[in-house]
Amino acid sequence: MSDRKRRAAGRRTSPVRPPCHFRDVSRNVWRGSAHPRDTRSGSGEPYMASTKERTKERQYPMPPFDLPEGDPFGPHNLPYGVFSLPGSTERTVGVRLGDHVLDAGAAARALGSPHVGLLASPTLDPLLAAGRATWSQVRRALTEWVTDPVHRPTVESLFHPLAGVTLHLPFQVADYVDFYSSEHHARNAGAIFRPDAGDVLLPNWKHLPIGYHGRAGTVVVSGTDVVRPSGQRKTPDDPAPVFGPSVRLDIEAEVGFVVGVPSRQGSPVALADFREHVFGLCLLNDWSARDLQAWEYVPLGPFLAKSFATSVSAWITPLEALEHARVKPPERTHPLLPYLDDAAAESGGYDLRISVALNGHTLSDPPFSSMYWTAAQQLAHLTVNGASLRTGDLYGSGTVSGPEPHERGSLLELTWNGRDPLELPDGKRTFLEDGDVVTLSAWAPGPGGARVGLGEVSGQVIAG
Ligand SMILES: O=C(O)/C=C/C(=O)CC(=O)CC(=O)O
Ligand SMILES: [Ca+2]
Ligand SMILES: [Mg+2]
Repeated sequence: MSDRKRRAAGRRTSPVRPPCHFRDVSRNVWRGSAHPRDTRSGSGEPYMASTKERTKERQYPMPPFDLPEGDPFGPHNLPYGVFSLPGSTERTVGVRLGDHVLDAGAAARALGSPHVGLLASPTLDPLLAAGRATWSQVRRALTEWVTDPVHRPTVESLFHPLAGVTLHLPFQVADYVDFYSSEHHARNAGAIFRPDAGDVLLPNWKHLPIGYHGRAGTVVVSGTDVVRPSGQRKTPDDPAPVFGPSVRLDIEAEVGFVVGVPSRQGSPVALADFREHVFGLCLLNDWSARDLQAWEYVPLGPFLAKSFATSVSAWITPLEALEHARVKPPERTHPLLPYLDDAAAESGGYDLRISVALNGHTLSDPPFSSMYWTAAQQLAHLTVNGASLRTGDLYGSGTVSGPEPHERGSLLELTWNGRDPLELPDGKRTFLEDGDVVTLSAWAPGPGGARVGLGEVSGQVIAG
């Protein structure tokens, strides 16, 4: 039944919900076995469920509608991904609710939604390109589909347990850029790589968000194995470079921002337009071979040390789900040029709490709120020369490290370049070993004290 017909039918039957069927917002569960506006008889007469349907209804409460209180993937979140079912190669857009995924395209079709073209798609690309107003409409529609009991009989069978589906890279990555925007990380990296320099922070650092262009084609979805890269390395004491597998393979805990709406070449994107272009964010692990990096990256920056794999989470959280997580960035210690000056403009700071785990042991909890340069400033800088944006552009925040030792987002910092090994239950550890599994996870403050789960990005290192 279409939205229009359903509304008309709903009006014919009962415009007022009797109190026995209500949404208990505090517990985020539906009460009552069927909604009064259930008009499946089509005649206006009371609807009589068949035995089969009654059996189905007796299964209430059942996931995913009846989520436990405070579920970080409740209807306040609704991140987007792309999934396929077992035995099928067909990919389609899904929306996460609890530990289930809603086939959003099938739901749109079943409910006669005008958004079916955006959601019945093998990638998020059409939705990303659709722009802010449509993003809001689709989110409002999805919220209604998963919270209004009148839709329950239609959409319930379109949920699949997450454990049974395959999650894919949800959008085609266009260009990929990585920044270097945590002051704590930059100071630590400076102290490690340039111990004899006067100021560990390079002179440009407080004036522009430093970045480098990465390799879009090697961005992989969470769960993809990461092959240990080989390359050249040379320590200052080595007489000549040697070639072989990296012996200092590392992680970088980051947040990735996903561009939806393109921009015209020659037209910079202002700070205030951040929200018009950026759809949402994901978690990102910028795998880094520190030994290859140290030898190759002067003076042009990282090249092969970071281009072999970049992992992203399967779920893209729309910025609209993160309204309660918006924060002001740290105090600016240097005057900023007008295009970066966020004193009065969009700041783009977010309070995201990240966790870094190695083989199940938590190593650190980097706080994203401590990032000096924000996503809005990064986008303004990325385009200030007139470089255009494309749908699917991805940019990494840079390694997230807080001021405390337990808030560092890389093994480089956590072990001080291998000098101070970590004591883990399975032994001492400096850099990554074959077989290691690294998992970044995160959450953000949401409405009414709820958390917004940002999912996880995980990858296992395998021998090259
Ligand atoms: O300061 C350096 O010499 C090196 C820094 C990094 O490797 C960090 C990097 O790639 C960018 C980031 O993720 O912050
Ligand atoms: Ca990085
Ligand atoms: Mg590229």
